[in-house]
Amino acid sequence: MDYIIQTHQLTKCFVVKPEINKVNMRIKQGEIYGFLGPNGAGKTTIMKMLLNLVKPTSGEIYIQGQPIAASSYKYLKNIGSLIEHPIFYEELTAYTNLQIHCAYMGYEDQKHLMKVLDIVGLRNIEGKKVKDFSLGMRQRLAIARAIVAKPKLLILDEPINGLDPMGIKEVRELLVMLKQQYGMTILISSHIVTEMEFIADTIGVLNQGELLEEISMDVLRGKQQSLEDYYIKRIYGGEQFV
Ligand SMILES: Nc1ncnc2c1ncn2[C@@H]1O[C@H](COP(=O)(O)OP(=O)(O)OP(=O)(O)O)[C@@H](O)[C@H]1O
Repeated sequence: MDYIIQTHQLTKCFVVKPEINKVNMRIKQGEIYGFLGPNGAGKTTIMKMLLNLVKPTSGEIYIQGQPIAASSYKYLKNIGSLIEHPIFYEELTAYTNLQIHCAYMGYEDQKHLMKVLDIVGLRNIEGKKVKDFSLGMRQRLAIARAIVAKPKLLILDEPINGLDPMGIKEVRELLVMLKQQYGMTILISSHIVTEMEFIADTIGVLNQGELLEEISMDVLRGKQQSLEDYYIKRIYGGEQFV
């Protein structure tokens, strides 16, 4: 089996207690892997470790079979990401922000920029300064930036936060298209369980820094169990309010 991301006993202690505890995670090439877990479960911390933004206390990370060291950075060229609140050049336009990102990534296809702005629904306002963007528009631009250099792997931390229902639908369709047409592997976290149910091939359930289970959506569908029911039972042990 080809895993694009694999972790072995991945652990992070910020103070004393491990916030991430011996996580063994396996993400298959070409799949959408949905990361679910309550607030503070550790999803962002794991994503940051995968991107070398946070140093693991112990354990290993393999991306495309290669071990990631503190000094590793070349592998990041193949990854598009959106983590927490995206930072932009506020006084510049969406288009210029993407141009700068492409130059930084060594990606030359400028024609592609307008197409990406079109895909995320920002084409008609590509000349507006980012400081005048709404939260949803910023989120769309962050997604545009993550995908513009056609990475093999996308790591998206709550990308549909702040989007209206139409925006959520468009991002959903976009992610499925990126998987199907470009063969991208996508790791995505979200608290919107129904969205994850729509798009994910595999679900990883994280609770208090521990990966409780990785389960295929086909298996859940075979059991005729909704992801919401499964998730609530796995985390809370019963049918409670989330
Ligand atoms: N820099 C830090 N210093 C100390 N503790 C931290 C730091 N970053 C994260 N933590 C702690 O690690 C735990 C996991 O946080 P993390 O943000 O990864 O969770 P999450 O699953 O992404 O949560 P949410 O769904 O609320 O975004 C939390 O208890 C958090 O307080």
